Amino acid sequence: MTESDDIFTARGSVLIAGAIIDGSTVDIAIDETGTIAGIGEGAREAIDVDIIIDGSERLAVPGLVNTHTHAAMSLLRGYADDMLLQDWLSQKIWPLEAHLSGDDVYWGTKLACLEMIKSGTVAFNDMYFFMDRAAEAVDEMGIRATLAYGFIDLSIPEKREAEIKATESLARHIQSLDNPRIRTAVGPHSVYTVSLEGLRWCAEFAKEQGIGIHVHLAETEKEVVDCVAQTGKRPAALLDECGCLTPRTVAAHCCWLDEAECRLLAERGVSASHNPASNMKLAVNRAMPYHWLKQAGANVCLGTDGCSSNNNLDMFEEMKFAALLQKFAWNSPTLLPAGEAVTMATAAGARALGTGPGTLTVGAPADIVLVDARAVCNTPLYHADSNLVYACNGDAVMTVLCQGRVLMHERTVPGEEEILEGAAAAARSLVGRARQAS
Ligand SMILES: O=c1[nH]cnc2c1ncn2[C@@H]1O[C@H](CO)[C@@H](O)[C@H]1O
Ligand SMILES: [Zn+2]
Repeated sequence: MTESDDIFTARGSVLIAGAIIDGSTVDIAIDETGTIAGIGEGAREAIDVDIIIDGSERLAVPGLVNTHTHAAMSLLRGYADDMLLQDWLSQKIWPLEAHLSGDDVYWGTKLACLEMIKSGTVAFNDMYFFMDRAAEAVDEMGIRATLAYGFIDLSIPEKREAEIKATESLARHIQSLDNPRIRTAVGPHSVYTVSLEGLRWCAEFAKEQGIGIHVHLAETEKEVVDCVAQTGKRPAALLDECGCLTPRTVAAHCCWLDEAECRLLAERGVSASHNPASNMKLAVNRAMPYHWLKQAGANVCLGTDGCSSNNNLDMFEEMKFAALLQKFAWNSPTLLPAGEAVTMATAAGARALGTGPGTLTVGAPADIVLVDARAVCNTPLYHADSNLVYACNGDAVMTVLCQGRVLMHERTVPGEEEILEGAAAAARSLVGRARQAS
């Protein structure tokens, strides 16, 4: 057994020796339950050390939280680019997704988890199909996820019944797994794909089950204009009327919110997930009004969206896109400084998903990322937040722990080769099946 195998399979308490936090070199102690038991002075004494990880020349940061993904769309990376959102979905993505299988979702989610771990993400909020197979992948990979079945009824009653059954069955399945890292949420896709009855059912079910809601909101101007024309209400007001805006709701995009909607989201305790790369790529033509959301006191977190509108799951890049897009779009170089971008990707994301404080503090789950302080992107290192947001990408991540378990060490993730092969084969087979059918 090599040393790295030891680290991946060993169970027990962990000491990260001599990592850098806020410019100081400290030890981090993690107990057998995967909780941070001590940081700095006296940390070593807080546990009987089973496993030691050398943290020297490593910046310790909280694990990143990706609050809006369609993980298995990793199989569609580069399949259709440079298109208008509506055309992209209706002409390319949905026709291909019609041929998706559970195996595709399993391999696509494995690939996505691999990519997330390699770029320092420990938890994600996913909306897609065949989510029991996504859960299998997440379970094997050791990270956290909130999994929602993408509820799309297109106002067809029979379809609604099928979506209700799928949502209920996923909730039962996730419960039966009894894995504290994996949770479920209800996933009404958007106001333009789900009927009012569907939205109301989603809200009721979420309330009854005590689970979250994951929805796309105000992504395009067309969504807002159509919604007002059809219902007399803007999308956020419509979701609110149906009961979908709750403290456990994550609303993705939020580009075309007006000021009153920003206040509404804040009042309801909704988390707004900023997805800057996807928004720029699909040219939705307006950046999330971060300043209004912030002023209103809303929880603003960060997400990559799916791999075919990004085209990766690197939350370091996403932090930079967020900080740059906000400055550019709202003509303010002081908007969304580096420290806030890091908070969006960590504490705000953890709050959105309820996975802990998202900080490196005693009592928090040991979701810890060690970044190479000697990498080119960290030289020189005046302010860690600045380097992390503006200079680094996920390649600088060396070691990742989730709930105290080592998922990557010195850039090795167990099983990487098999995942790459399995995912590539699944992508080939999916596209092949779609071609044959057309
Ligand atoms: O940016 C987006 N806007 C709207 N829908 C999207 C976006 N990205 C992916 N999907 C679609 O949402 C469904 C997941 O349940 C999938 O059909 C996926 O292709
Ligand atoms: Zn999306």
